[in-house]
Amino acid sequence: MAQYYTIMNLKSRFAPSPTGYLHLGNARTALFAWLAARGAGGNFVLRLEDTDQARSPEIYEKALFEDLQWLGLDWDEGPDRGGPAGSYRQMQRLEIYQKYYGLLLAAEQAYPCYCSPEDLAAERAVQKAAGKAPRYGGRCRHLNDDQRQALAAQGIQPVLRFRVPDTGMLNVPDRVWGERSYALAALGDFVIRRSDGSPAFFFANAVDDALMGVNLVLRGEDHLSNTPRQILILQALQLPVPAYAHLPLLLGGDGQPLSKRHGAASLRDLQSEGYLPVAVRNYLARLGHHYAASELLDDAALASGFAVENISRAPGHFDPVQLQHWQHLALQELTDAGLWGWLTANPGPLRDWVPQGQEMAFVAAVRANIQLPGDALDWARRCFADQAFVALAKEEAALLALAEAPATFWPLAERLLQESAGDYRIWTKNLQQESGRKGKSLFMPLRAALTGLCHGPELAALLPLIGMERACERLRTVPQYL
Ligand SMILES: Nc1ncnc2c1ncn2[C@@H]1O[C@H](COP(=O)(O)OP(=O)(O)OP(=O)(O)O)[C@@H](O)[C@H]1O
Ligand SMILES: [Zn+2]
Repeated sequence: MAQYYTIMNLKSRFAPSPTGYLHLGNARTALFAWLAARGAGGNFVLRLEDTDQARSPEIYEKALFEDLQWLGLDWDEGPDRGGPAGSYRQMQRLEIYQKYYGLLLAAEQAYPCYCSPEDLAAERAVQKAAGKAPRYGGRCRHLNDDQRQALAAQGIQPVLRFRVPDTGMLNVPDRVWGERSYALAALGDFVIRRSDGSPAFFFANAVDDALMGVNLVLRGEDHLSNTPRQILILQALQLPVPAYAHLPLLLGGDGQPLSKRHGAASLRDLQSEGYLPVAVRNYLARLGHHYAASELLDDAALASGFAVENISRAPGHFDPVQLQHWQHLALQELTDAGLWGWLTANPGPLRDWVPQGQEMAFVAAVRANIQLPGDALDWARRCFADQAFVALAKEEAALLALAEAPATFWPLAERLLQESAGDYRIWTKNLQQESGRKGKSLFMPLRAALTGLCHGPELAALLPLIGMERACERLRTVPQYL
């Protein structure tokens, strides 16, 4: 661990497969790697692990750039902007992998294996029956050249296996989980090149990290078990071994890890619902990572407060309530004009509902009651739709509040509103005097009649938006409803 602190130019990376839209688990991993780099004044690399061609259509690559940019992450090297260790797309690095396979073959640290899937299944069945953990037994380890040629002559395309030492232990440090020891004998010789010539995930991934100068690998816990194999590969190739930090996976409501394959809620979904990137960043940064500060932090503060030591080992769950908390704080930081811009960023009917010239008054009145643009739409309808009380969407509690006022209250409220010329203070003061009601029993029925709800923005701010005509119409039509 101490060794890590001596790393001068920290370089971290995010290395997704472009096989679907980024979900929150991916996004948090990317964010942590980015924060680690930015907090240390280091560099951040984006690399596309696109060797699963069937599952990597171009739309996902484009979406990945867009989603990371929306979240506010930037990268110093990547597929779209190049860099000293390019290409940053694995499919364009196949020749590089061939070179390293050649080195391992020449050093006899790798060998071709001609076993068929049936052979391997039979081997596993025997091991299982004997109560042993399945691993490759090394059948093709000692084939000589003649034997290999004979097998190749049968048209068998071999995989390439890494020769794992038979004895000894491998210590694998991890900055979240601490050091773990692995008995090498238990690993078995593993596949580093598939029979179609494509690289196994952990081979290309480890080689690329080394060649790209990545010295902190921050990734999901799903890769924890790959680490010993990757260290063995790097040591055999005399390539530098990075520091590793494995993040607990984010789980969905079903308790299963979020995964692109299973169509987990995507970053895109949050974007289209109207969450602000700064809220998502603050939420994700605290999901499994402790910050001393409880307020909304800007990127500089998020980065400087980030420390791998503060990553928790407990699995995280996506909690919409927490996200809304950060959304609320993020919205508070926007000016009224900024808020209006956010509300109308996506096409929608809000512009049609809010009359020209009243936009800022509307935003100022309702801003504390808005989490998502859809909430604003609801308030716009309540304020500006030309509808009688009967047509308002009402909550149960509002109906109860209305029923508490006597029938005589409504014509009185309407008359006094007209006499006050729409001045909220004068209106409610006079109404209090003449009706004998005060406090909650005065204001609740009014709020319920004017908005259909028992909660919401200051009535004083809403009244000018609702306007005299609509307000009178609603007060007048309440008794029809009761
Ligand atoms: N549920 C999760 N929680 C946290 N990190 C995750 C989760 N799933 C994947 N990751 C991390 O996201 C990064 C990108 O991984 P990858 O692109 O393979 O995502 P994936 O969701 O596992 O996709 P797929 O379903 O196609 O395997 C990796 O570092 C991986 O460990
Ligand atoms: Zn074999």
